[in-house]
Amino acid sequence: MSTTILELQDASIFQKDSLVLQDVNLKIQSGEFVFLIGKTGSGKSSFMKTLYGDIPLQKGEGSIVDFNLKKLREREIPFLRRKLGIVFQDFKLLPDRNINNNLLFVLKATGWRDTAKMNSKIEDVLHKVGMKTKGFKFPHELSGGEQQRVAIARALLNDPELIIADEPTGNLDPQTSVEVMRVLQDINKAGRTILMATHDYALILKFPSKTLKCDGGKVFEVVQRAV
Ligand SMILES: Nc1ncnc2c1ncn2[C@@H]1O[C@H](COP(=O)(O)OP(=O)(O)OP(=O)(O)O)[C@@H](O)[C@H]1O
Repeated sequence: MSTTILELQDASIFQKDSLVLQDVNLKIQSGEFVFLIGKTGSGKSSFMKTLYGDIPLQKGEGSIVDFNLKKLREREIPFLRRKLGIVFQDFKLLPDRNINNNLLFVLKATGWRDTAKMNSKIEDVLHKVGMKTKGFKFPHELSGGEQQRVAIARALLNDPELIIADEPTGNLDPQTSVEVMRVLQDINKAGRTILMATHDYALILKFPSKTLKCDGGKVFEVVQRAV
C-alpha cells in the first residue's frame, strides 16, 4: 500500500511578499520518481525551498513526511531535514576535508555517535553511488559527476523518506548527467521517493516519469508524448 509522502492543498508559494505560485494542489506517493520542470524563474526552487522549510508556507495546507508545513516551527526544521535528503546543483561539499570526513561530519551533526556504525554507514552510501574507493579523496580531487555522487550519498545518510534534488545535473555535461540520473533511478528502484527539478528535457525523455510543470504561477502535471 502506498502512503502519501507530500501533499499540498490550495498552497501559495511566496518569495518575501511576491506570489510565485498559487493554488498548488498535488500529492506524491511513496516510491514515486517525480520531475519538476519549468523555465528559469518559474518557481521551482521556491517550491522546493518551501518543502524543506527554507520558505514558510503562508497560505494553504501542506504536509511532508508527517510534518505540517503550515504549522512548522523553526526548531522543528532540523528534524524535518533529517527525514529529507537534499541535493543541490552545486554539490555543497566541505572543501577542507576528504569525502569520508564530509560524510562523518553530517552523521555527527545529526546525532550519530558509534564509530563502527558511522564507518559502516559511510561505506554503505558510497557503495550505493559507486564511490566506495574514493572516500580518502578531497572534493577538489573529484570530477563534477563524482562530487554529485558524493552529494547524493550524503543525502542518503539518514535513510530519508524523500529526496529533493534541485537541478542535480545542472553543472554536469550530458553524459555525466545520464550517469548521475542512473544513480538516482537505482535509488528510486530500491524504494526511495524522489522529487527532482530540472531544465534538462533530454533527460526527461530518456528517463520518462511523472512530471510536474511550473508555469504561469501554477503547478500542474504534464503528460509526456511519445517521441
Ligand atoms: N531570495 C529571493 N528574494 C526575492 N525573490 C526571489 C528570491 N529568489 C527568487 N526570487 C524570485 O522568485 C521567482 C521564482 O524564482 P525561483 O528561483 O523559484 O525559480 P526557478 O524556477 O527555480 O528558476 P531557476 O531555474 O533559474 O533556478 C523569480 O521571479 C525570482 O526572481
